[in-house]
Amino acid sequence: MTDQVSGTSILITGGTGSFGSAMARRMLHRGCAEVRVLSRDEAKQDGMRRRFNDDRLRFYLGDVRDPAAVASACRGVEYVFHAAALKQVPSCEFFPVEAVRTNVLGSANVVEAARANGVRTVVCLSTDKAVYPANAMGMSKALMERVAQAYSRGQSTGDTVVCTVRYGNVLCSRGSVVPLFIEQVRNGVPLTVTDPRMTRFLMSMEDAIGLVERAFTFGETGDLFVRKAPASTVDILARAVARLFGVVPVVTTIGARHGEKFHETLVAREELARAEDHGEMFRIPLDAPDLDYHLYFDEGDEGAEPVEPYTSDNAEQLDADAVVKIFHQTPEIRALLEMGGIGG
Ligand SMILES: O=c1ccn([C@@H]2O[C@H](COP(=O)(O)OP(=O)(O)O[C@H]3O[C@H](CO)[C@H](O)[C@H](O)[C@H]3O)[C@@H](O)[C@H]2O)c(=O)[nH]1
Repeated sequence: MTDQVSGTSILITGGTGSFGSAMARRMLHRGCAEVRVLSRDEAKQDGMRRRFNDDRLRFYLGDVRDPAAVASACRGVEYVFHAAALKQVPSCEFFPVEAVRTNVLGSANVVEAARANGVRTVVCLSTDKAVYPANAMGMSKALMERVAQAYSRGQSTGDTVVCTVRYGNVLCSRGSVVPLFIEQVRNGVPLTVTDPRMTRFLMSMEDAIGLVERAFTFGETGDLFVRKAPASTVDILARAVARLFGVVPVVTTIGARHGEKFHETLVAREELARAEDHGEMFRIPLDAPDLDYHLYFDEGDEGAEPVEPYTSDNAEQLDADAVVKIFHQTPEIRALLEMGGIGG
């Protein structure tokens, strides 16, 4: 059977990031004729160009906020993976309008350019922070999800399919806490834990990519795919890093950061009630009412049983041994260990 992406042209927005570059590698491996990267930072593009050394990889300098830049990158492309985003919780708290510009309006530009250029499928990347959002980053991602769904509601057969995937923290992604803890262990300074009881879902980059591949292979327009994942407390995460490097953990508690949630939610109660359980993931199909509001008053859904949301607090909890085991399967961490572990 021929691979669905073999010989096709794909675009990854935010393609120089942790997800983008891992996805680019995967798509090149699967035989794409061309992998385009749209991003803002020419230095990161240059670094990626050198690392990959593959002339099927093409770079488009530009911002998703700019419709012309997005349109030009989408021309002649079959699939789009929309990963470009402002995703740091604290910076979005201080600059919420910037989060709206990139995460909401930028996403609308991507969906619109994809439609105008006859792209087959767009997969937008969302986050658990979009569910019952407590911070500007999550709120803007929740609106991105709504942009994808609103587009899908107004769509006819044969139009661009727009799906969304949602997942929790990816272990060792750029700027995340595990590389920071590793750095702290290497420097022999205390591990700065915000609140030891805080929990996060944990996934590998491979799982994140698998979820996106699932969405563009099987997704119907408006679908939302959510990867199930185990979770752990931040304290366990810190202790697992110390154990990995064979040092006694020295932990200092620094307090939660601006806008942080104590526990994350991957699937809201309202979504879970209509989600399809696909084993490793949930599919939440498009809720597609029209604007005929009187139906909501005349025909309420009375039979629905209340369900608990799927949270990092009620998901499977990992202990430090289990986290260490996952670390050993994480390529970035294995590379570090092979380089001689700490002190380097
Ligand atoms: O010095 C620190 C920094 C963070 N944390 C805690 O570690 C957990 C994870 O923090 P990260 O900064 O790794 O991740 P966030 O949950 O804040 O999420 C951020 O990182 C994710 C990837 O891991 C996504 O990119 C997400 O969009 C982005 O906001 C949180 O409970 C946080 O409080 C600490 O204990 N100490």
